[in-house]
Amino acid sequence: MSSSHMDNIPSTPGKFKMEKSPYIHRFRLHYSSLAKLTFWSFVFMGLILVFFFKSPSSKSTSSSSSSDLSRRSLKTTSWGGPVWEKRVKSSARIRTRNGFSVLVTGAAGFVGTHVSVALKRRGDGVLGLDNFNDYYDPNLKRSRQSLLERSGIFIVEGDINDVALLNKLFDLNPFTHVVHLAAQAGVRYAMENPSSYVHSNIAGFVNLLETCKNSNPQPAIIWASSSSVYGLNTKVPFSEKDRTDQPASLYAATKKAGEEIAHTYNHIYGLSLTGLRFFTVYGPWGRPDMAYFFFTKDILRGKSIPIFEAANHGTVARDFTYIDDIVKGCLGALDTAEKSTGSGGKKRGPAQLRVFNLGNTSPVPVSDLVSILERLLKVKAKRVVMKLPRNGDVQFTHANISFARREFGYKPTTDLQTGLKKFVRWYLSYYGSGKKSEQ
Ligand SMILES: O=C(O)[C@H]1O[C@H](OP(=O)(O)OP(=O)(O)OC[C@H]2O[C@@H](n3ccc(=O)[nH]c3=O)[C@H](O)[C@@H]2O)[C@H](O)[C@@H](O)[C@@H]1O
Repeated sequence: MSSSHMDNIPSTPGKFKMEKSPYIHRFRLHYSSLAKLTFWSFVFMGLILVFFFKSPSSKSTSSSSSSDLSRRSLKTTSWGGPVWEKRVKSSARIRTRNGFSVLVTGAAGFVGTHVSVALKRRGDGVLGLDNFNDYYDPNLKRSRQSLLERSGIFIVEGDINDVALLNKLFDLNPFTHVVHLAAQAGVRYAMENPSSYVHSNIAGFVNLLETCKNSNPQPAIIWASSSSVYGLNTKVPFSEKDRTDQPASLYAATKKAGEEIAHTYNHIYGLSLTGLRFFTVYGPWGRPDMAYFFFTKDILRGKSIPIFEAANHGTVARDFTYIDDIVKGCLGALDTAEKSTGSGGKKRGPAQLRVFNLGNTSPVPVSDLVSILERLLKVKAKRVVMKLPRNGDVQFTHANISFARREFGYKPTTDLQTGLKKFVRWYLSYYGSGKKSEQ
């Protein structure tokens, strides 16, 4: 195994950091007999390892390099077999007349869980797909999985880069829609593990689109873009017509790339594609890497919390959007999505291509978010005001939602105070008041 081969692997999902083979350096040791003995021992061990990974009993994912990566990084469990296939089909089966059969990627994620439950509740068939990576506490993802299982939703464990797995899922079930929410999220983490963003948000998205364009029928795809594509724009509120060519983070750049990639697949293959620019989504079962979530945890533990402010004491604000409003937006987008026009890789006519803002239309300063949390938790926060770091954050976001309102009646109804109250209630029931540890 050469180092260039390792370098060729596209990316690293989650917190996984690819380690260079320990053998590489040892090859360069002096040619003493001891070194030669060591060399041949490693060759032998290497052969055993190769045999192990190629053997059918260790089959978990496809043989592509990116899925090898997933196997190493995520210990993906095996898929396939009659029982597994039965679960896949049963979960995806439509239960009402005119219902949909929907593949939800990132189903164990925050938005994915809520959207999956909502679809299932109204009678759509829902199959989840998630790689359960450890970007944040996988136990929380497992709890969400249990929640979905109780609603009769099966989550296939696997990565969107696993071509064989995706093909298998589409062979087993003719999905009418894909809600694609699997992604490497978080704006600041992109500086720590940039390749995970390329792996999930670009390579993974392309893989998914390849499978969708080849399938017959082609599904309509609704997928998560981000408010971060507006980057350093200063004109507010942000409209879909505004420029999106000055991203402030690699995360934003990969989401913007996704929008361009969507254009290409729509243009060449007739895939119906709808991108949703989510604005700082929060609520019960949320993501522990987000500020409102870890602020809550740290306030309860008496730890200080860093509150960012812009130059000259400028306010940093977000158009925080409650999860139930986002779910309504996702379903509205799904219900108004037109069918893809191609089949089996061939375009038959022009197809729908859309991008919508899904925000709350009322930005709140981060310091006000903290005041609301203090009142709800009845604990005073230890605030440490810090300069907005230059690691991907933008100063403010503010959505113009008139396009989504016009197209499918999107109308957010939950203000930050009300939404955080529901979050805090969930947080306390899930974690207790700070004693039960969470990662
Ligand atoms: O709208 C979006 O598209 C994005 O929303 C969030 O990104 P962000 O708005 O940065 O959310 P948080 O990381 O929770 O930060 C919220 C606010 O708190 C501030 N903050 C964050 C962290 C911190 O230690 N202190 C602090 O004041 C940030 O500057 C920001 O204004 C999500 O994390 C992204 O995945 C998502 O794509």
